[in-house]
Amino acid sequence: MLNINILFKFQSENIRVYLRIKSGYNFSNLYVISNDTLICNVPEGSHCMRNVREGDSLRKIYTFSRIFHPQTTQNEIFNSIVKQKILDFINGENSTLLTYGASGSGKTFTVIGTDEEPGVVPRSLEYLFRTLPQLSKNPVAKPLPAGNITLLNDSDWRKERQFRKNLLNASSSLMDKTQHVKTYMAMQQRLSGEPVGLLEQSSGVSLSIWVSFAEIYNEQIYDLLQPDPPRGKQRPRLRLGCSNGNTYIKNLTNINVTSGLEAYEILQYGIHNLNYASTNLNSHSSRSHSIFTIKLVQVSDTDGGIHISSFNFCDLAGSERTKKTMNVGERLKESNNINSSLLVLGRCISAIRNSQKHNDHKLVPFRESKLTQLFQKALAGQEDIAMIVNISPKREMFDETQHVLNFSAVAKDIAIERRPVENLLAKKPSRFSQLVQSRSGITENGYASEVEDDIEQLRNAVLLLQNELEQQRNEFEINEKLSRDYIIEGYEKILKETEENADRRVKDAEAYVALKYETKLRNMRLKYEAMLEESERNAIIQLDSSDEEEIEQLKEMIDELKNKEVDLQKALTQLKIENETKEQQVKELMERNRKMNEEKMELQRTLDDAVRDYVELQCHYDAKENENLLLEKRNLELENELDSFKEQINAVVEMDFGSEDQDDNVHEEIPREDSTEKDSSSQSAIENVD
Ligand SMILES: Nc1ncnc2c1ncn2[C@@H]1O[C@H](COP(=O)(O)OP(=O)(O)OP(=O)(O)O)[C@@H](O)[C@H]1O
Repeated sequence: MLNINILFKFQSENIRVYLRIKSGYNFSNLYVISNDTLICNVPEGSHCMRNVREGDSLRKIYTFSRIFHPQTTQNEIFNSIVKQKILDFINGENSTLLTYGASGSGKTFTVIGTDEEPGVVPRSLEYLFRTLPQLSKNPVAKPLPAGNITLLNDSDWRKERQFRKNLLNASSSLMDKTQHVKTYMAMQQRLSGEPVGLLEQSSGVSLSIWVSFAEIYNEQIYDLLQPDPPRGKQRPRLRLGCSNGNTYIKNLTNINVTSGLEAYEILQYGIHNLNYASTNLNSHSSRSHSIFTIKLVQVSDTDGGIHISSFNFCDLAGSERTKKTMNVGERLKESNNINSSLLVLGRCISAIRNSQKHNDHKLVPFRESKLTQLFQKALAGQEDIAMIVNISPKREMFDETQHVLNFSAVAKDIAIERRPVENLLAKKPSRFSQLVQSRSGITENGYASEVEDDIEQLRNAVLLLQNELEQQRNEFEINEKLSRDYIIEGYEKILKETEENADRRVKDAEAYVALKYETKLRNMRLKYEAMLEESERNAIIQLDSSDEEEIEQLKEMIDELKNKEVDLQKALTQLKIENETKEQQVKELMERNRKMNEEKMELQRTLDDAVRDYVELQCHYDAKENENLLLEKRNLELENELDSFKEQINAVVEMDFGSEDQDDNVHEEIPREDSTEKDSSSQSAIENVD
């Protein structure tokens, strides 16, 4: 019976979610760790306290697969979380390890580590190469991103080797390689004393290890193992492909590695590329997701059977909410992209959890972000997946940390189905496969009564409801804030543009009219001056000649000039009319501007209404939370009842069977009864003793 339980546990279990608390802070007044439970004493002024009555206190409780306190070493993390997964990986299983948390909480420290304290990836590489038997010098097959392979002939693997050599040479010229070599060797030295699951040489199977390193930034995918493009050129973007239900990154570089050190140098080359891009593009390393993948290809020499297993280490972007990181323009877009990809991750996890809980098949929005598309299979529970949640226990990070903890609480509920894998190495009964199998069966709980189970289930239900509520509230808040900001930003932009346009057009019209009048007036002045000169000259001639005919001509000329003056006056009036029209246009523009301002105010009022609705919704949530509190209270009462019931039973048992052998009593099962029966039976037992 016990064996069946263990088997069930092995085949269907929940996502393992681990909590790692960053070192260097005294946090005892905020957080209390009790085994796998984290109790958060919500401080005054925290976001979570906004609906709590003044004077009341609030505690939040989260359970994890395991909690790692701040003093936990990198080695302990590797041994507790990753070591067994590497053995499963060799045994043919696919695995994904995600790190989730706010910026600076220790995600990269956990995954990559530092020179002095290497993280899980370097440790996994070393452990993997120390466990595997001799690898093929010339790999016979290369894994393709789509999940299939291509067979390599002599010239192909020479090319592969040359590519690796070029990359390692490039890495030496770019960074301090000696430091990395020293770091790795020091780690090797430290690990040399530790036992490893050395696999026996398995004749007839060729093994090869391949690594790839990708980055998802702003919903674009980049290859970190490709050399940097020349200055001024953009990094090439990769696309996603889909084959047999597997989503993969098209054209992602896979490099064959023959030792842990080689793989580590390639990892550092990728990190260098990541940091290089970061300094050139406004430091985005903490705002991008990076995925380092190790692939093991096994090819049977006898029947040509092939098996590929892969292990993804994914260092997710910092989980800050838009409120804190929000900026304008490109930064807002970037921040929204990151938030939306983590938001989609949260929504997928939530949808999968609900779908598993209610056994329906609701659509999970995997396709809404690249990250969730890539890890669709693992998130849907078809492959092994685990998550390390990193938190910094600083007081000022408390609200951010609650957000992270709520996310992890939902993730922990997802069940994963581990299907048996076909593995060429495991086909041969080796000492190793026995070792792997024996390690996989490690568990388990002792005996628990049905009443205790019920209470535990109720307690879990309350916790789940609380987490769900918090998650929904956070999502609602983020969405509301995003859409509100988006609309306001859009309207402000339109208004600003309209104002600028109106200003520009008024200035243009003024300049145009001024120029036109000036030119006309100057021309008129010049004409009159010329005419005056002409008439003066003619008058002199008239005096000289006293010719009547000429006097007549002069008179005609003067009349003509007078007519011209009348024409010019008319042109001037026309210009004034034109000017008035322009002024009218300017007035209309101003009027439109005023109306748009009114519209903006109207929109503001609508938004305020929406906020009011939101507050009402909030009250509704509060009511739900009160219900939860009542449930909790009821739990407590139940627990108290149970305790007193147990005490009574114990008293009766002690009195009744005190003289009998103790071991027999331990195994005796207590039948489940309703509380009134319990009371009366215990009462009658007491009476009997009396
Ligand atoms: N457990 C720890 N012990 C010692 N130092 C730590 C620990 N966790 C993190 N640090 C240090 O804190 C700093 C920030 O950590 P890290 O870069 O890993 O954060 P992060 O979560 O990856 O941030 P980002 O999302 O911005 O990349 C680093 O200098 C790291 O060495």
